[in-house]
This record gives sequence, C-alpha cells and structure tokens, in this order.
Amino acid sequence: MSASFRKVPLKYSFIAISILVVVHILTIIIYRPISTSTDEPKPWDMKRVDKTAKQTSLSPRKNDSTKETLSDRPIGPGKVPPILPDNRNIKDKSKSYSKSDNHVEKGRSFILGDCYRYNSHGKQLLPSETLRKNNCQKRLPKAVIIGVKKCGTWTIRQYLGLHTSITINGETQFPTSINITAKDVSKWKDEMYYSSPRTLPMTETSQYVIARVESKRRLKAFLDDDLKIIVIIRDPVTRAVSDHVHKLFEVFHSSLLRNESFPITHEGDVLRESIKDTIIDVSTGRLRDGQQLVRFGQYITYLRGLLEVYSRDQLFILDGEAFIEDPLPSLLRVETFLGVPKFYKRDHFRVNPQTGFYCAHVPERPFYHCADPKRKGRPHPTLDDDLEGKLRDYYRPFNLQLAKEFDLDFPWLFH
Ligand SMILES: Nc1ncnc2c1ncn2[C@@H]1O[C@H](COP(=O)(O)OS(=O)(=O)O)[C@@H](OP(=O)(O)O)[C@H]1O
Repeated sequence: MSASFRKVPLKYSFIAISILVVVHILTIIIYRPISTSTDEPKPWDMKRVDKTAKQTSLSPRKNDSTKETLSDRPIGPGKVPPILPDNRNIKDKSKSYSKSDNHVEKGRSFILGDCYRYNSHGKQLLPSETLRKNNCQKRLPKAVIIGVKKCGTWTIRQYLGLHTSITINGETQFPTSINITAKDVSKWKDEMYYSSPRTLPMTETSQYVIARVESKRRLKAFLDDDLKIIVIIRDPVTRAVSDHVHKLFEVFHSSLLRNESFPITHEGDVLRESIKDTIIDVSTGRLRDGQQLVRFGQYITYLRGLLEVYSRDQLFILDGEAFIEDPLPSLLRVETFLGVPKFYKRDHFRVNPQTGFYCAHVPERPFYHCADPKRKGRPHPTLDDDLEGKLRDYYRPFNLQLAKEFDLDFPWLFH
C-alpha cells in the first residue's frame, strides 16, 4: 500500500491538491455568512445572537422521520391552520434552513449595546476598561415579557433583542416563592446580561403571569416601581392546540432519542385524537376545564391577578395573532410603551418562505432571527367541529369580559 503511494508521480499529487483547494474556496464563498451591513440577509444565515438564552432548537438529526411531515406537509385533511399567512404554502426547498450554525467571519465583529460584541467566537463581553467606562452592570429588569405560554413570547423577545436601546436576556426563572428573599433576587440578577444605563434591561418568562398574586406582590417589592410588563395573548383555542402539539412533540422526540426507529405516522390523526382525549372527558362528553391546557387560555384570570399588584398603565397587552400576521405594528407600539427610541423598520422583517412566519434581520446585527420550524410555528391539526365548538363556547365569556375590562378590541376575542 505505502509502496504504491510512493509510485504516484509528484505532478498528479499537485493536481489533486489544487483541485481540493479550489473546491474548498468555492465552498467558503457559497456558504459565507452575512458579513457586511450592505449584504442581503440570506435565510440560510439565520442564527440567534443570544447564545446564553435557553436553546429552543432541536438540532436536526439524520433520518428524522418527522421532518417531511412536520415542516413541509400541512397536518389535517389537506388544510393549513387558517391563522397562518397564505405564503406558508410557498415551498423553497432550494434553501437549506439547517445551515443555522454559520459564524461571523473571522476578523469581523459586531458591537451589541455598550457591553458586548459578537465575533467568530460568539458573544463576548467588551474589555473591562470599556465596561467600566460604559458603566456596564448586571441590573434587575425594568421591563419584562411574562407570557402567556405558546403565545409568541420567544419571538417577541428575539425581536426586542435586536433593538439598540434594549438589553434583553433569554428566559430566566423569576423568583416566585412565597418566602422570596433578597438572596433569591440577587441570584436572579446574576442571570441578567450586563447592561449600561443607556439601554433598558429586560427579561422574559412565561411563568410569572400564572404565579400566585402573593408571589407576584413579593417580587414587585424588589423591582422598579414603574416596571413595565408585556403580556402577549392569542386566540385561546389556537394556544391550547399549540401547547398540546408542543407537549406531544417533546414526547415524540424523547422517544426518538431512545429509539431512532420509533414510527411516527398519521401525525394529523394522532394529534387530532390525542387533543380530543386530553380535553374532553369521554364519559360525560364535557370539556375538562380543570386541565392546564384549557385553563391557560383563561387570560382574564391571570390579568386580573396582575392588576391586583400592578397598575393598568404598567401593562401592555399584545395581540399575538396580529403579531404573527405582521410584527412591525406591534413592535412600534411596544417601543412607545417602553419609551425607547423608534428603531424597527419595515425592511427588518421578511417572511420565511418555508414556514410563512416572519423572520427579522437588522444590519446592526449579524444574523437573521428566525424560529426553528421544528420548535416554533409547527403545523397544527385541524380540530373537529364539536371540539372546537366546545372550546369556543368555554372561552367566549372570558374573552368578552377581557375585552370589556381591559378595553381590548382583538378580533378573536369576539369569536
Ligand atoms: N415569527 C414567528 N415565527 C415562529 N413562531 C411564531 C412567530 N411569531 C409568533 N409565533 C408563534 O409563537 C408560538 C410559540 O409561542 P412561545 O414562544 O410563547 O412558546 S413558549 O411558551 O416559549 O414555548 C408558535 O406556536 P406554534 O405555531 O404552535 O409553534 C407560533 O405560532
């Protein structure tokens, strides 16, 4: 073997090496990430800047039998969920959305706020001298996004993270124990990003909104008197479906991790039937309204609880359905509510042709902010009329009361 290697003439080795070098250079050119502010953002360059935030994406796995069904084919009898923009159906298979791990080119660096930069090594604190000069510290949040679960909290947090006057953490565990101490709060503060006085420190959780009133009150004592609170809510029927799909997907995935050949077939039917089994008591045919899956959509209960602790003008209630349709108008209102300079523009947002959901890119930031279609924006099964009717009947009085008490006019509140 080694003898035959030695017989290969030098000329051929040189040609082979040259070919390899050319192929390598072409690969780098084709897959180079967004590197200048004038470059067109490419869907395959999407990546979250926020590396320390809780990872919500499952890494694509080989032979993933869910792939075709869950991201490409609508579930249900030939229908797509009505809430999604029409362009959800546009398929663009030529672009791979799995190339989400592109890095900033070596030698390039983006400044994020006053305390961080992002380069080919990821997100890093600026040199300590700069941190001192900019008065970078860990600060308790002055504004929070607190839920509701499955209503779009992740996406709005990503978009707010693009704002040059906001420093927003990934999801953090708000201390909600009834005996909360200064130590608990200080531990929580340690989870925050460094921020300068020039930017608004923020964080997010979908848990605080459902915490008991007494717990909310205890935490409030440690926070700014004029803490600003964003609550995003969507059609509770869709929220329940989303929550159920999420839970089932987690189960499928853990099974798949244990046994790669776990068969997943007829997802639409499985999902439709399993949501029915979860929500309807078969013996009585009635809705199991004690289920969290159902109760979480009773937004008025949680919002009333918030009002016992915070004043109405500290709350901004965002329509999650309108936010999906077009995030810009919602974000402009959020800017006003937070009192930060106007930043968002129409051309920061583009629809991901693969999913029909918006993604965001701003020239000041290195990457597209685009949800992993396996984790957010999953296809929903179509509910059968009976189940949907029962859910709508259940939520209607709560929704109407919500519209009245909180002076909201979101169209789905009146369904
Ligand atoms: N731009 C964009 N891209 C993808 N998904 C979007 C977007 N805007 C809102 N949404 C909706 O957000 C839903 C998930 O909500 P959350 O992020 O609050 O979920 S979680 O509670 O943090 O798990 C998620 O629910 P599913 O559609 O069931 O996956 C989406 O409908």
